[in-house]
Amino acid sequence: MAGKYKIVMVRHGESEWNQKNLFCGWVDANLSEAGKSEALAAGKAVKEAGLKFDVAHTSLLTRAQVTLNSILTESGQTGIPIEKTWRLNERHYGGLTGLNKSETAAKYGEEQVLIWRRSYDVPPPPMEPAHPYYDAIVKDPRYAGDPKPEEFPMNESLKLTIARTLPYWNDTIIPQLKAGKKIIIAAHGNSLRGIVKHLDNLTDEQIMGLNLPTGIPFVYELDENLKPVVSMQFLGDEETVRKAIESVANQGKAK
Ligand SMILES: O=C(O)[C@@H](COP(=O)(O)O)OP(=O)(O)O
Repeated sequence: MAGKYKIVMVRHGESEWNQKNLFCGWVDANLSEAGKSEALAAGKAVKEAGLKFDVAHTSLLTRAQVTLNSILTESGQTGIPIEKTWRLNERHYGGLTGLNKSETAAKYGEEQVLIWRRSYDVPPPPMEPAHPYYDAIVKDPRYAGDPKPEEFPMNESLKLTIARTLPYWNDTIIPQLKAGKKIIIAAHGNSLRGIVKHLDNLTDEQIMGLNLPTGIPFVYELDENLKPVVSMQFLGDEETVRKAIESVANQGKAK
């Protein structure tokens, strides 16, 4: 059964920090060369699938914006409005930001790293003012005024990420969908996991097992009550998607 509403989402292509296996969060990493290729391939897949958009949504981070631009360019739809918000930013990785995921697993154990990466409501330790990336993030002019000082995160669990992403989904994206707009969202592993948890009504345990691959768009079709009739249909062959998901899951292994 085809849904009344269709929406496409994509995690950005591999970033230079994904490549180095570093916790990234709100650090503004660029795409790696492989990530740029993934973004181009994502655009080709969108074109081949004949997907057209009226509006695009993305985060304030370069890796998501560059991925979106590649997709729109490759699929010949650069003219559409692009709305950018910190609410689609990656989850803030707090004090873990900049640490290597494998080295952190070797030091604290794979189980602890799995809790930090994938538990629903255990946040990583906060980013303290002495942290090497504190100033770069807190004083970044793109955040001047929004988020407000009292909502500016220093660390976020998935639960906290959802708490600031969902208002954007409900107040901005849903009204556009209901108005008949065709939408693409280019964002991040965890901001998108939050939206997926909400849409598919996944339990806190179920969402722990979900890893999103970089640069492979996926489609949702929703009925008139915004319940999915098609969930997370990737524009890619099953084996490629499976391997890409597995490689994200393995980033937290001690090696
Ligand atoms: O912040 C990061 O390191 C990754 C996600 O990391 P994991 O939660 O998968 O460790 O974010 P993204 O590359 O999607 O922007």
